[in-house]
Amino acid sequence: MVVSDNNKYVKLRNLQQKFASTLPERLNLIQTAWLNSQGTPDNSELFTDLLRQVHSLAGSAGTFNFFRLGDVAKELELLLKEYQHGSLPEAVTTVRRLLQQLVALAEQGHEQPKTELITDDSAEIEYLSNQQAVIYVLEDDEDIAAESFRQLIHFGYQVVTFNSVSDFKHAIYQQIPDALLIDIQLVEGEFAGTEAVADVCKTLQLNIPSIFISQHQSWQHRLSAMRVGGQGYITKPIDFDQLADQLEILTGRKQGSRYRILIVDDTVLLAEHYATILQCAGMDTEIINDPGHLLDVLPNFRPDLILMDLYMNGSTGIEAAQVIRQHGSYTNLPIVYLSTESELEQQLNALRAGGDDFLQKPIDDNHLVAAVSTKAKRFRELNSLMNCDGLTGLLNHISFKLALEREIAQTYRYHEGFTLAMLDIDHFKLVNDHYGHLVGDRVIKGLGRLLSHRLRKGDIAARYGGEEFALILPNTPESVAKRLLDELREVFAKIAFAHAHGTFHATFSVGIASCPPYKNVHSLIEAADQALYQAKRTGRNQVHIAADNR
Ligand SMILES: Nc1nc2c(ncn2[C@@H]2O[C@H](COP(=O)(O)OP(=O)(O)OP(=O)(O)O)[C@@H](O)[C@H]2O)c(=O)[nH]1
Repeated sequence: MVVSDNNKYVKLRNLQQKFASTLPERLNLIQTAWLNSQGTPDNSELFTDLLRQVHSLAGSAGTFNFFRLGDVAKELELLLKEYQHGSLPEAVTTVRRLLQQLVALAEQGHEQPKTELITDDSAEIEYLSNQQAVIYVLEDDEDIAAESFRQLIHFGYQVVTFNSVSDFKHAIYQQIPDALLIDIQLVEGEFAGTEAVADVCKTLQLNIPSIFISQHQSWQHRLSAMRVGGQGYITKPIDFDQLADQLEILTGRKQGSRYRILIVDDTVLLAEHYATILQCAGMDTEIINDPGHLLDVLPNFRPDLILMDLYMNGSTGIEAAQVIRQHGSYTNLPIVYLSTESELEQQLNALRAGGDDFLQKPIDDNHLVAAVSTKAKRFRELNSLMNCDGLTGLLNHISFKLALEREIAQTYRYHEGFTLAMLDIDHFKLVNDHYGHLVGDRVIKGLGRLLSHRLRKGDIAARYGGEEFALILPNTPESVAKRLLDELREVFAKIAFAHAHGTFHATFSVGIASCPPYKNVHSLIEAADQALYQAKRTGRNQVHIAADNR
């Protein structure tokens, strides 16, 4: 969930206080380094260390609202660099003056922030929650209300039904749901549903995403729904598949939609500050203070973007970017440098080495959020075009095979097993033959939606081929996987798919095999396929375990 405003300000204030409390010692170290290195600026390790400390101060002070202190540190850094390349007559006096200024500014404390961080809605960033979306249903027909409840919980929504306008209003003033499903005509009146929504939106001064249901096709009814901000209009009998599609758009739910940002910065407080800002805008973050850990973290965290400091202990951001780019799987991953480096030539060098953008420290929080989210969004979109199946949005065949290969390699490296499940819709040819290909496609899409909503965050789901799906379930023994798939199978069998003359239900069969003992993609898929064949042969709509074949 998005970090709440209160939480965010407490976190940012704590980081600012921590930074302020470290200032006296940092300035002390800088003073000492300056005194010790004076006289040997050209070859002294101490001088390099002094420069690094001043550079780090210049880069972090502004972020914690010590703007003037940051400017003076930057001035000092530039002067020291010039001094390093040739003694300047008044340099010593100027350095001394700047050091005194730094101490005085540190004592004065932080300044007022230049801009307020825009969070949540106003930032217009897609920050999507993995939590269950809450749907309020206002419907006085008991059967339709019960069926709506049953169908929507299959897709992982939390559903609350009301059969009277007064109960509905009472509840909405207690807790605002993520979306509404409202029958226009109720016992209270022909337009009681739209009037109820109009009332609550006026009182609460906000628009709640709404879909209206009606038995009327009339212009008047559609208009009444549109006028109270209804984004969907569905006529009875309800096509729940169509409804699920619309709710998905309205509640902005898609699997794993929060952007994942990896922050690489050896200044711990700064990294935490950026993480807090990005979390407030609805992104997930992971911090690495030592670039040496990059290759361990990348495969598990699978970031949508790396925010990389340029000058770090151990290796520079440029070197780290080059190492990342050596790996075929990360050639497109956006790398954005964040540094105090203001020289254009240095910035261009960093970009030539495989970076995608250069942001200068200290950076305005809103600017950071906008730069990071637009790049992460573009990466996701391109990735999805290349790696995902167009109908279901799940991984496509090729990407799944690559993911499976990676998973097997990890299993034998870290000794953590996983289970592979192959799913195939039963008698799918008959579905196409009886109801047509378009309805068949909706069944495929429905199963895809169920899988993406019901699986855990670390699970991987793919459309393996036509009506066949594949799942990778990490750290899941066969017996647990079987139980999970039996549950999914039962839920899927209850979903009502609409055709021209009514509704029908579909089922699927599953074959599962675990790694270990299988050692490669071919033998593992072969084992799961054989188990699937057994499940089909012995009656369909069931789960079969490969080990039982042996
Ligand atoms: N609508 C639709 N149909 C597809 C798609 N991909 C494959 N199919 C059809 O799915 C059907 C699969 O049929 P089979 O593999 O013979 O399965 P079945 O014999 O009906 O059922 P089982 O024996 O239970 O697996 C074929 O008729 C394919 O044309 C697709 O993307 N959309």
